Amino acid sequence: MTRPVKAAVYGTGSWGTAFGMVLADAGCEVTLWGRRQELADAVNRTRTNPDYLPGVELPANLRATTDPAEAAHEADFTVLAVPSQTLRGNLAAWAPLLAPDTVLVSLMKGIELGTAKRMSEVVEEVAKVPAERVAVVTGPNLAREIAARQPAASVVACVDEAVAQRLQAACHTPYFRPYTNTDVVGCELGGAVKNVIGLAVGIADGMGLGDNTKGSLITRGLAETTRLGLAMGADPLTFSGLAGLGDLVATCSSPLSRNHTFGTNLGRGMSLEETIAVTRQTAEGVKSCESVADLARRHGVDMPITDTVVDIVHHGKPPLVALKDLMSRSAKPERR
Ligand SMILES: NC(=O)C1=CN([C@@H]2O[C@H](COP(=O)(O)OP(=O)(O)OC[C@H]3O[C@@H](n4cnc5c(N)ncnc54)[C@H](O)[C@@H]3O)[C@@H](O)[C@H]2O)C=CC1
Ligand SMILES: O=C(CO)COP(=O)(O)O
Repeated sequence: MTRPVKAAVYGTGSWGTAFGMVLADAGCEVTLWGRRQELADAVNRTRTNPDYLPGVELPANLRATTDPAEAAHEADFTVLAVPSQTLRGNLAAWAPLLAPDTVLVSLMKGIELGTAKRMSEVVEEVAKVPAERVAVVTGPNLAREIAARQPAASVVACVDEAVAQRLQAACHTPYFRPYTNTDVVGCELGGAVKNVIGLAVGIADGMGLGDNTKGSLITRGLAETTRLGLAMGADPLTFSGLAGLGDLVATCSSPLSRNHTFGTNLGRGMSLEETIAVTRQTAEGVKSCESVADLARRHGVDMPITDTVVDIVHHGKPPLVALKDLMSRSAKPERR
């Protein structure tokens, strides 16, 4: 008799817990790793995650631990759901514990500050595994909606299509429909840059601007994401799919998005410090706007919306001035 597929999920935040629930609903035996004993105990005792997904009933084949070795034991998939900027340090501690042939799965949508590396590159480097054993899950997957088991499509990307298919089978449920993609670079860029564009749209919303502005930012945001992707060898079609347009639309439309909400608060006139103080969860774009701008510079790509977000978030440029500067750049053809 074959044993059920086992998955370890590192990170008991909103997406780690919700994706753990998806895997468990798809029949996997799931162990969540978290830092805090009270939270692990609460998950095991109440079958809920009261801190990150209150009111959501978690399946019986999902449990939590604070012991990283216990989570790693015989895991077919090792899912990583911590903030992008702490991944390198976290994974260095977990790497010696990982099951020998485990597939590492990144749920993270960020670019590392300083190195400008994508999360799968950090995983390969720190865990010393080949690209064929690293996968990425991305797409329009707001954790709260997935946790409510509302229908959504997603992308599982790996350079090895067979590995992507194994992960696809492990997380396919009646409400969660994953598609495979071998364009890992494009999928990761789509996820990381949409957070930056989500900040820009949030800022515009907070300033009281309307849907023409939103439509323009989404479309030109996708154009600059695609330019960067092309320079980095991604397939441009990825950006019109779930990892690109799909995620951008979800993030830029939803009050559930932390990046969108963060931007809205800035656009309403809150300072960066005040906005950080009221933000309880990871808003990746706040740090990744700088690493995306860095990546763009390294590849000689122009990303004016990303640069504008960096100016507003990190250099204190007033949104009104930033918007005026963005609009008055030299005129260009739409496709170039
Ligand atoms: N929440 C969502 O709707 C989605 C989130 N994502 C991505 O998933 C990743 C994780 O996001 P969420 O789970 O939403 O964030 P979250 O803020 O809800 O949870 C983050 C988790 O990481 C832990 N953590 C924080 N600092 C840590 C450290 N130094 N060492 C170890 N653990 C630490 C926290 O305790 C928490 O369990 C992000 O990259 C995000 O962009 C992707 C798709 C959907
Ligand atoms: O990535 C997400 C949805 O796909 C979640 O977006 P936020 O991180 O902005 O909440």
